[in-house]
Amino acid sequence: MKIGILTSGGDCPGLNAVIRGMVLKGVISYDTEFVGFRNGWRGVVEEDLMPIVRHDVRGLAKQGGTILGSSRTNPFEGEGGGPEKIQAMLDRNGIDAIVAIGGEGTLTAARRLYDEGGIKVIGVPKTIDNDLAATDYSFGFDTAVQIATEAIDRLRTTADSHGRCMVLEVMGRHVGWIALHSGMAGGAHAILIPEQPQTIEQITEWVESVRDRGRAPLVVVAEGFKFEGMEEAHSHKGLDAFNRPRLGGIAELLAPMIEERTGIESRATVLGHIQRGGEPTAFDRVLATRLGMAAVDAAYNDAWGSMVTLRGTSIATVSIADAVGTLNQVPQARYDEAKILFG
Ligand SMILES: Nc1ncnc2c1ncn2[C@@H]1O[C@H](COP(=O)(O)OP(=O)(O)O)[C@@H](O)[C@H]1O
Ligand SMILES: O=P(O)(O)OC[C@H]1O[C@](O)(COP(=O)(O)O)[C@@H](O)[C@@H]1O
Ligand SMILES: [Mg+2]
Repeated sequence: MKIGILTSGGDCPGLNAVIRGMVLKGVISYDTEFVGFRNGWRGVVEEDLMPIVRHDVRGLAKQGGTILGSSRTNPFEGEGGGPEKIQAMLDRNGIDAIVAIGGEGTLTAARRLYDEGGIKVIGVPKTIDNDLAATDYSFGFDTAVQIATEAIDRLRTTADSHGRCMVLEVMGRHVGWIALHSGMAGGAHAILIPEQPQTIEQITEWVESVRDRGRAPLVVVAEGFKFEGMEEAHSHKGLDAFNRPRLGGIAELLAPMIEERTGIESRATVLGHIQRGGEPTAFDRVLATRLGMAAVDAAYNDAWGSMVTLRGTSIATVSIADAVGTLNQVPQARYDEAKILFG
């Protein structure tokens, strides 16, 4: 079998480890041939591909980014887009199947190509946000949490020196997983997430109670957080290729509001793409490698239209349709548990 691999959407630590896991498993167990599509679906619609052999994946488990590049190209658009043109391109190159490594958007596209054109696809879930349903964790999340936790640790020592309130903004789009986990790990005094709108009065109450105990308050805010009554998350950076607002900037709004109401000198830090860069943690390397190996098994089991997933500690296969369309939000019980630590 010849399998084409692509990485699409926002990049994420562990993508290269998936590619390595696939190639090693395929070469050792099945004598599979691999090609990589450059820059996500763009490589598919523009027939831009390269062979991948075992030698190409040496040392890749720890390497950040993706050797294949990524994009947010729509595979249904453009001259080479749509299931018929894509199937013809696959036939021309002797490619039997596509393994698409991506998030909700990429997997939705993969599933549509399977449903509408019978294209043989397998999905591998990727997101630092951990917002995909049907997998307990996705690789990249643990790395992002580790980086955000280190940022909190560093902010706390400088905050203590100056008696300041620090507001750290982390990613996550419309879910609060990175904020929740890094905030718990770093001992944040308030964690603000999209699933749990709060009033500024509640936030200042937490901040003042920390100050009154002689501590420097640390607030973690997810980029998608909304104050009570806000319809949409704060966004001032325009729209992305899919007309979705680029989130971010809420910390810059919040820090002056806290300072004005409490009199505590406050500073905002936006962590940004640092959360997506660099080496994956050991946990993410292992998860990504296992998912990559399982994706090759899924192809040999004819599990087309499905996605490999982490269920507890086991790797399983589910329909892509079950994984997309539902956001994996932070449950109430997880927030209530964290809230004990606020203030
Ligand atoms: N509903 C859809 N139908 C077809 N293609 C889609 C759809 N949603 C997203 N895509 C494609 O997948 C690409 C990656 O999606 P995006 O949401 O940006 O990243 P991720 O895969 O990380 O969620 C998009 O640029 C788009 O081309
Ligand atoms: O890199 P960009 O285009 O600025 O996108 C930023 C967004 O991508 C992410 O880092 C990851 O999101 P995806 O997994 O959907 O690609 C989000 O946390 C963030 O909102
Ligand atoms: Mg996405």
